[in-house]
Amino acid sequence: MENNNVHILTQTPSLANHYIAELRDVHVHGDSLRFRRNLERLGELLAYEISKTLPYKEVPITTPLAQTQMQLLAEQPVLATILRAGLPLYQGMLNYFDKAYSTFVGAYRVEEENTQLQINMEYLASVNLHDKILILADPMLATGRSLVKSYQGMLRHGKPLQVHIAAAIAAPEGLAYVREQVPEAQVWLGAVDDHLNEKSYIVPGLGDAGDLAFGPKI
Ligand SMILES: O=P(O)(O)OC[C@H]1O[C@H](OP(=O)(O)OP(=O)(O)O)[C@H](O)[C@@H]1O
Ligand SMILES: O=c1cc[nH]c(=O)[nH]1
Ligand SMILES: [Mg+2]
Repeated sequence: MENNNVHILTQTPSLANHYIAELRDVHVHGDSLRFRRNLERLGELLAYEISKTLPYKEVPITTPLAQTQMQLLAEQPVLATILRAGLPLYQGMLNYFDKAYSTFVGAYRVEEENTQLQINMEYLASVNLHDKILILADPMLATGRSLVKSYQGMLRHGKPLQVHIAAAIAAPEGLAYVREQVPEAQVWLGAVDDHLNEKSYIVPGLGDAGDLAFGPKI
């Protein structure tokens, strides 16, 4: 699952394949609860994989019978996500990193005829990111513009020590753009797909993650 700072869950078949298969499947798409829960489960799996690479320290623990030592996280990461499609993936990460602080960005793609895709970023609420371990989760890494713009906005709130970017599905074009713009990031993905279509949707992808999770945006 390792490749030059890019880690891909489906490179080794696992239960993650089942969650991603259901996320893609038009026959399951009517069930928005299941769609959100599958994104959440992927967030949990990605959080667990990331947790294996974080710094740990020895902490004394008292059981009813004795004292023992355990390796626990040296510090909590900060979890960040992009509204609105990012919420279920973020919730999965928060289920596992349950003491983490959070940063939220409101950003969305504006698709207009005959113009380049624009990203509107209208909201950013962040904790201090200086020297923190930042995990930025957004399910779809299509052109990568939303992630990069959001990350650049977050830098106003401090330069993190480590950056992890997590997505359910990426397009090769977006992955290349993120790696070029944020070379310091470790990238954690469910799957890498084939290409972007003329509307910058990931193919085969799953469609519009925000609409499938929360209803068609008007
Ligand atoms: O890599 P990009 O080309 O920037 O596309 C990815 C973005 O598209 C989706 O959000 P969208 O703009 O559809 O907003 P939504 O969450 O409100 O549906 C997704 O959650 C990403 O943030
Ligand atoms: O394929 C895509 C691309 C961007 N956003 C989505 O929800 N899906
Ligand atoms: Mg959307």
